[in-house]
Amino acid sequence: MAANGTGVSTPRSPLARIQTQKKGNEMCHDDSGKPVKAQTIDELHSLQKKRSAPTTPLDGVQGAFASLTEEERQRQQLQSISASLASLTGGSGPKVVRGDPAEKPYAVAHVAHHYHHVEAPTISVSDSSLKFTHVLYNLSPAELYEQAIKYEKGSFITSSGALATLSGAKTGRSPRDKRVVIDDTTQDELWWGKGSPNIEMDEHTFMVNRERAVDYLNSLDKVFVNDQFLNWDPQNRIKVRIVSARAYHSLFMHNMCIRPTLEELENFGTPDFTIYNAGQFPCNRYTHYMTSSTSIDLNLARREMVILGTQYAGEMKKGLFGVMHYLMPKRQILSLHSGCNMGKDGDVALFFGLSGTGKTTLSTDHNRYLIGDDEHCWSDNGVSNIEGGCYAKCIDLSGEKEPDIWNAIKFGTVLENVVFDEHLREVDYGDKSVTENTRAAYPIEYIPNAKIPCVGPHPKNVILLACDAFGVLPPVSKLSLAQTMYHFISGYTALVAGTEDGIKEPTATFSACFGAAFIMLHPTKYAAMLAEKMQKHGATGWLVNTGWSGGSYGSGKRIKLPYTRKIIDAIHSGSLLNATYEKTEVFGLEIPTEVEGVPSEILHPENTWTDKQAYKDTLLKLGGLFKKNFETFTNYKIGKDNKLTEEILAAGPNF
Ligand SMILES: Nc1ncnc2c1ncn2[C@@H]1O[C@H](COP(=O)(O)OP(=O)(O)OP(=O)(O)O)[C@@H](O)[C@H]1O
Ligand SMILES: O=C([O-])CC(=O)C(=O)O
Ligand SMILES: [Ca+2]
Ligand SMILES: [Mn+2]
Repeated sequence: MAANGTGVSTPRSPLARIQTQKKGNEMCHDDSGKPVKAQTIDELHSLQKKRSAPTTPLDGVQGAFASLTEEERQRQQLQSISASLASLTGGSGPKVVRGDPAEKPYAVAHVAHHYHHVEAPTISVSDSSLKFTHVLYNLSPAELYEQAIKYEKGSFITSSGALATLSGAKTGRSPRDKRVVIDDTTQDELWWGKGSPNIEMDEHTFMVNRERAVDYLNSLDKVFVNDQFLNWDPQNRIKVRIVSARAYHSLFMHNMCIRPTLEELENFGTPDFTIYNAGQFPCNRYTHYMTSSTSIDLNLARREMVILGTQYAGEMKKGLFGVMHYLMPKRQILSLHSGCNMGKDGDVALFFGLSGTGKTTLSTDHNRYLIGDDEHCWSDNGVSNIEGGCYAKCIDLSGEKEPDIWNAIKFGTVLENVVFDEHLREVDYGDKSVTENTRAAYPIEYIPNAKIPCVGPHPKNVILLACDAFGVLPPVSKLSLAQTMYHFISGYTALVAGTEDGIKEPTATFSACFGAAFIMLHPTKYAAMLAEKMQKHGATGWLVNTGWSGGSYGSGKRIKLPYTRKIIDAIHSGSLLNATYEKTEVFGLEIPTEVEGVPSEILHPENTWTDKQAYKDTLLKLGGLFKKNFETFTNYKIGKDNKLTEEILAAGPNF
């Protein structure tokens, strides 16, 4: 027994009697507030939520929906979604209704707007035409958290507020399962054949898979629809719609694409491109061209992508990137697999590199404005980010080494495939039990010095990142234009484990334009554009090895991140341009003799190897791999300039 709220205490209690009534109040009340205005519990609950309103008045808004009533606008929006979900054999789309099927439709007027619906004008010939599909349209992060936690196994709130999810059996992309529709146009325009990421499929097979995905999505109680933008350059903005079955997918894309304002959403109209993500459902292996139960299918003519048999969200991100690699060069705009940041004085740097080489890590720099971490466009107006978010690797992440990324992992952030303490929900970033490719997807404004809008002037420095598992490339070298092009086309790195399905150990990889998996045209088309732009705007090329030093993978060690950061600082500040350089054997790279804050003895890789013969052998081995890889490009001309083509061919290893 103890003193409690009722004021009853034992005679021996040393505690003071607790006062429950206000002094001067004669009446016996258990609370002093006014009673709620509701007559029933349902009514009470209905008071909790009020309608969100656009932040600026809609008067004067120009666009497709400008003069419509709210009712009519909602109806048109649902009709557009129904059309997206239509089977293309039957004509009209499914009956769609807005809102969560589990939520009771309150009779109260100000929440009733959730339940507008569109009925497809069909004669019911099947069970599916009798049912409604609920649409969860552009939900907010808070709503998506609730959906994920209520309905998706493996969804948890971590101690920092991020949403931990599992991507299922696939924890990386599946490039071998990507298919692109070949038709009269794409046959000539796209890069096909050896080395190309574009594996063909015909239009009919695409429609078979599309029908499979749409039927799957329509069979569900509810689907998520995201209407968003790509590209911060307003003149070249692309409208995308993502239809998916998981709150995880919807929140991931909410974070990764550009988020429309409520006003922009009102005027969204018809999307330029649509993704049907039916990733929980496999493709049919009896279908022509299918070699596994996973298929990621792109149809450029229809402006559609279908995903079957993988729930890895990166497929949507990189699928859209592929689309941009097709659409932008048509407009003379170069699309780039690069990070991008800007100094206080407006100096812009691009960071090229394959997965895991440091684009996100090094473009996120506390002393510079972040324009974007992974996908950019370079047009006549300068650079623009394609995305609205970042996708950082989290393996071994620490708050000390990468504070900005660490602090971005908070409410709203999707954390993929991480392991956490079951009680405290604290993430163990060192744990690779699920995968080594653990990831955090967060809106770019979660980085404190993000540059919003994410655009900037023409780049001054073009930094090529290679994570060299052989440990023979110097930590930094200055490149001529021809060398920059040679290394850009080669796209060398040691692929870091996990991002592509099935890779468990670092291996030497060549990937044209530092992103062969995403390009649609022949690599020389992008290379010619890059050369032209670098020349025109006087950008300097650099090769930075963020990989091994003192020996190959297994005997040497990865170069310390603080050293790489110092090197990058010296590139940004311009001080490295004025350093003294010496030329290396075999690769003919110009390496500085000194970089502030970096021990000089590591600048030449030979110094860090104890076994000098092993160094020489490894250097020649890597040089040989470069030569062999470049053979496929020797018959191509880069741009209109024959001289540049010859210079590029001569800029490779020489021995
Ligand atoms: N010297 C170094 N320089 C850069 N990154 C390093 C270095 N040493 C270790 N790392 C680690 O390497 C990883 C680089 O991954 P990052 O996310 O930056 O890759 P990315 O190029 O953005 O790849 P993706 O295109 O897959 O997103 C990080 O986990 C980072 O902590
Ligand atoms: O696509 C992914 O899953 C991650 C990524 O950015 C890349 O691989 O370049
Ligand atoms: Ca990245
Ligand atoms: Mn990437």
